[in-house]
Amino acid sequence: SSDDQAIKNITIGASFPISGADTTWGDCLMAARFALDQIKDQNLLSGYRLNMEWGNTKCDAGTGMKVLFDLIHNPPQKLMILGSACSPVTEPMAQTSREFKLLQISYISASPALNNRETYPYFFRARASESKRILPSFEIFKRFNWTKIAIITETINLYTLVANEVVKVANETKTEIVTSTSFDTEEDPQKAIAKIKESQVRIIYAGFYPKPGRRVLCRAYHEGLRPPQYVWIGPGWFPGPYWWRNREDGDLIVGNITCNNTVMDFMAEGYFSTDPPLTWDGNKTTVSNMTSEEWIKAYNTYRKYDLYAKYAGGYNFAGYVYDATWAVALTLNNSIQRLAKKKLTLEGFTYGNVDYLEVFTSEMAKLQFLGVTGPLSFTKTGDRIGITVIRRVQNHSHIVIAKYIDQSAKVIWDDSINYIWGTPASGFGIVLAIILLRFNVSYREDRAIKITSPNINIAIICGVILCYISVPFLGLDSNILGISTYGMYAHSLVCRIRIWLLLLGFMMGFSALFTKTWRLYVIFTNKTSRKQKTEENGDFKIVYSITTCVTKHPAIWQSLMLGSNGILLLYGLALAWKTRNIACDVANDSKTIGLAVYSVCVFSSTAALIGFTVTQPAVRFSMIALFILLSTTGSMYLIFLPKVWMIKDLARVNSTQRSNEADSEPGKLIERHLHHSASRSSIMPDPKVYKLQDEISELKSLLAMKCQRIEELEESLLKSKISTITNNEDTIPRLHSELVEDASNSCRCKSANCWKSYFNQDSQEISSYNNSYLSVQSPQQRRVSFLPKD
Ligand SMILES: NCCCC(=O)O
Repeated sequence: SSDDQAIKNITIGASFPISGADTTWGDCLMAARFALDQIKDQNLLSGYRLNMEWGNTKCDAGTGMKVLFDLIHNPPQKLMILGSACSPVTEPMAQTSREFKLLQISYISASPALNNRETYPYFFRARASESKRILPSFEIFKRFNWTKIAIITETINLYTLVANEVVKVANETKTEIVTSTSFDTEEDPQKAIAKIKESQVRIIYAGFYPKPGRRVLCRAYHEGLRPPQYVWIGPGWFPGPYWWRNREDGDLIVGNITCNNTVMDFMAEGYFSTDPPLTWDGNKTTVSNMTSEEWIKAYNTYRKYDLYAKYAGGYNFAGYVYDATWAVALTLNNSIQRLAKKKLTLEGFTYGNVDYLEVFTSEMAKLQFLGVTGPLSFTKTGDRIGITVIRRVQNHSHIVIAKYIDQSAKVIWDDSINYIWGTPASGFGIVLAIILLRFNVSYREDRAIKITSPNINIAIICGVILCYISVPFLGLDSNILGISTYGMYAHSLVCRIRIWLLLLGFMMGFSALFTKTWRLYVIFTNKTSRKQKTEENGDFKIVYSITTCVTKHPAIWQSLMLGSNGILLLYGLALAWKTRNIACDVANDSKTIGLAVYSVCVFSSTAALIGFTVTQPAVRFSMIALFILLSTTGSMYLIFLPKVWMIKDLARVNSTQRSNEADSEPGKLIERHLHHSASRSSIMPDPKVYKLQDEISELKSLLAMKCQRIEELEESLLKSKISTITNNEDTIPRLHSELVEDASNSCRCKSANCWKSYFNQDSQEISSYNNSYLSVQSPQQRRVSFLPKD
């Protein structure tokens, strides 16, 4: 069409490594094609169609040079060169392209050599130089108080030049570089590793490509330079999630040693990397009218159907290639008018013309736009100004732990805010637990609390407090302690404390709760084995699970933890089920246990799931801490709030009782309560319901007291005070068994009629027993032995 004829084609040359064992980075090519499509859609270069011709460098310098010569030699003329990826390829290419007065922009080459404006005057890059890793790395050293460092690098400019700069920064920051060593790309790094081992330095600043890096880690494993004693800080740009794993079939072979992927996974654990981010995490619209998030979605769809989808790889470079391609288009677009003033056009471009080069170079140097990898602008040496992220390998995943902002030279640690909330939250829980503890101690002589075993309650609250204390320990970054001998000791101590606190707290709390239920179960169901009764005064037994903080066998250790806790909970549930029908509500925690175990099961299985699946430490900590706090607080309130209410209820009942001391005989008391309920019912909107509710609640209170009374009688029997009444040895077991029978029957009574008949039949016997008992009680004991308490 006439429109098509009006559009002029302009072409750039590009190079990508889209084949090779470690460098099948077809995403670089696909991201450039995606960018060109969108540049066309947005009519950026109005009147022009921007085309791209490209070649495969295979990340090899020789092949890269051939690609460049082919691009230059074959028509049409290429206005700029986009590429390459690997620094050893980009360096010679950029030295050559300058001879043709061609501007070259690399999307990811990071060699510091490329900052040399004398050698590379027309070179730019969309990804920052490897030197930008240095300051963030020193921030890591500072944070963990690491003062002695070893350096190991592959002998390519990309890393040896960085090593020199590291030495300079170390001098300025009083960090000691104890040893600096290097190895050739294809060489077994045995000697270099031996040198580091000899230096006894355990912090290693590394620079290598993925393949030589794997050899280094394998050799280090065999030489005993293993994490967590040895810490590696290296490049983070490696494509793919598991760069440390062997790419070929079988084990990795390095000289006379081999490493399987389990060893490589182990060696990579804790590896620190410093590198620019994959994409920018802001939500502003970028140069292509998409937010980074929208861009990722759009690109993910595009790469699935692109012509070169089979070369997919190097996904983490895509954003940089995309932004570099936009930088080319924007520069060409912004140059049109300036060229016009010189009577030049884009379509009229010729190699060797300095006018074009001057305009292009100055326009690119001026560029400032928001790319999908963040705000993009260049330094005077054509380097990218931007952000560096600090990542750490945890459970085989790369976790962002901090961001380093170039302009402000500041590090924002990811944990600085998220970990802090755990301490005040658990502090608040501890205060509430102490309030309940005080309540429990203050009312320990009150029947409603006494019957719930105050000493056991104290154990439950202590368990709760231990669980709360474990939360700040979970959030404590033990790496802060450093890796000195003391630091390592403290590290291992923190590891143990955080596990043991939670485990002991959990075991203590639930064992105590279940001990109470077990006691109730024995009292009410096992009449013949009364000798097994556990005394209330602190003599209960808690069976602790024997677990140790073993890191070598986490699966076994975790199974032990889950198994022992699970068995404890199941046992508690079984007890709760067996005691569910015991109508002694004050002492019977079966419903509470059911609810507490349910909430703990739900919360802890969610927390365990999070522990296994979420790898981001701050999110992981926040979620786990939240679930610990929720289940601890929930269980505490389920157990203790009813007791607080009970105290209030009893206070009400007692005040009614005080008004008629003479009516303290149980039978009359029931009648009076019924009468009281009936008289109240006349003013209630739903008399029957209120009457029944009142009756139930008051009878329950009475029953509770009755249970307590039985306990007191048992105590006195066991203390042999009964022997002062009678010296006849046969009487003791008989009385004991009668009382047990009596206790079981009375606490099974659920209705007023049952109570009435029970008291009518037995009141005489009880009161005669009371009378004999009173004869050996102290005044205070005598006071509490009446029903109800005055
Ligand atoms: N960002 C590193 C890419 C590889 C290289 O510079 O050679």
